[in-house]
Amino acid sequence: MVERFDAIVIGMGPGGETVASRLAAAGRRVAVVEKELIGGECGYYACIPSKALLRPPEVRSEARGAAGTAEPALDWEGIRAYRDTMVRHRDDSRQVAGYEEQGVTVVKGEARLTGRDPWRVAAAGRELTAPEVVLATGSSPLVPPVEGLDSVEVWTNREATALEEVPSSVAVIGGGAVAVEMGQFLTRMGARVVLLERGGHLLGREDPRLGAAVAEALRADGAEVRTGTAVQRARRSPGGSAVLELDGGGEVSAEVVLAATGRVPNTSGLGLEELGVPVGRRGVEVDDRCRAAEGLWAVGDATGTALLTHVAKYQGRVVADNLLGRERRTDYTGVPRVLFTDPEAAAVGLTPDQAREMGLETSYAEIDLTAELARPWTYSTAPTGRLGVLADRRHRVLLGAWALAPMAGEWIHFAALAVRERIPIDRLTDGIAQFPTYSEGYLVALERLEP
Ligand SMILES: Cc1cc2nc3c(=O)[nH]c(=O)nc-3n(C[C@H](O)[C@H](O)[C@H](O)COP(=O)(O)OP(=O)(O)OC[C@H]3O[C@@H](n4cnc5c(N)ncnc54)[C@H](O)[C@@H]3O)c2cc1C
Ligand SMILES: NC(=O)c1ccc[n+]([C@@H]2O[C@H](COP(=O)([O-])OP(=O)(O)OC[C@H]3O[C@@H](n4cnc5c(N)ncnc54)[C@H](O)[C@@H]3O)[C@@H](O)[C@H]2O)c1
Repeated sequence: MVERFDAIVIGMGPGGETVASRLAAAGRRVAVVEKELIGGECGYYACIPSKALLRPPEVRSEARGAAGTAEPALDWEGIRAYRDTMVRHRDDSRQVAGYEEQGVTVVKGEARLTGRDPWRVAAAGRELTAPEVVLATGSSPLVPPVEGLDSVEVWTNREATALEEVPSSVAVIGGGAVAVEMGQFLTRMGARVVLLERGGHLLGREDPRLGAAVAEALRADGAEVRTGTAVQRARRSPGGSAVLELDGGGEVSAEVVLAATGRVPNTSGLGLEELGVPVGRRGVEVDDRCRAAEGLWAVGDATGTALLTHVAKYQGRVVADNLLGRERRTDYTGVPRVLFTDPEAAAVGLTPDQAREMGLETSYAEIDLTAELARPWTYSTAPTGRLGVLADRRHRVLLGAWALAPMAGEWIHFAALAVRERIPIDRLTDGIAQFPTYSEGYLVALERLEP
């Protein structure tokens, strides 16, 4: 029997959930198909557990800088138990029940497209059909093709965020978001950590100055950071630990290797190619309404746009609006990017190199927040913090900004709004920031820009 719906959502991470809940609230007949857990990678093996794990060591470090406070002790069992609570002990039965109460049909199984006009989906022995299908299948970790890596213990984000014990030593391959966040967590929990990034600096897509500042923060915690370092081969030592042979000589040995080298979109096995749906290297190819084909939509990591939960949710809102008759197009200007390290690393908009490639004439200013503001000193006895701003010199608008400072993930939103809305710099410098806050730094930095 073929079951008919208005829409079928495949994959129930943050992207799929956003679409499904909006369509259900608008009274559409919706079926969702999820092969693992409702909440997706983000809820169980990515954003949520990593942020829950990073917070206790951050509190300890903040207490060290707060005059007259005792240093809190870290209790691994307590931290691990809270992480498990935050990932709902990997039990999504309440989420399933919640959607069913809203009238959504929840199918647990791996979905495959079996026909089009209208779309047909097979999952868990059932056959579903709908005029609209939304692909929200996310991404999977990419383990680099290093010879011998299969002979040693390799973790991806899954094992790293679900860890039961902290290993004595970890060699992290990569120097991007996962490497930096999990590298800091593991270091602060007592592991000997080395980050091996093949590019010239950490956080390759960001301003190299932010990458350098993050490397300095990690080194201050005790991690070893090596850039321009590629792993050539891996082998298992007689004692069982992993030995990584590096390009240009040298070796690193560790109990565990963490592969933090990017992601691949979950598009294979969906039957897309067979049905003539274009899939690129980055993922499902979509237009500016997130449409991949007539009646077929895609959101989140599966599109390879920017692998961030807030982008998946934004695309989900765009698709839901289009499906509900409100035409809406995506605009990715000013998407904030935040690493929940201590201090937080936040960025938005263009880097100077990207602006130069676009032929823009720019002006850049950078300030040491501790030299300019009161807030870092009321916050900590040993404060740190930098803010960089990049402006379009001709149009006098902000193009980008980065910061490494406490709570930068919150106050980067000032710059995110300015970049997205092209607010003139003269309007921004006429603003009144609360004293004493980190946000005051924008006034100082923007006034330093060359006219
Ligand atoms: C360690 C780590 C930390 C991160 N931290 C952050 C953060 O702090 N902030 C942030 O913005 N981003 C963060 N990210 C990125 C974020 O996790 C992703 O961008 C986000 O999960 C993408 O959401 P999504 O809905 O596209 O896919 P996912 O969350 O990956 O969900 C996709 C779902 O589809 C299901 N699925 C796949 N194929 C099928 C199929 N054929 N049939 C049925 N179901 C299927 C999967 O089981 C999964 O549940 C982090 C990533 C990692 C690895
Ligand atoms: N706080 C957050 O928002 C957050 C946190 C974690 C992850 N994420 C998202 O998850 C995605 C995946 O994160 P990620 O860290 O796996 O990928 P990434 O793309 O951020 O970084 C991968 C890094 O690995 C390096 N690399 C690749 N192959 C290598 C090799 N063989 N040897 C050495 N270095 C190598 C790359 O140069 C790059 O710097 C990111 O794109 C990010 O958007 C977001």
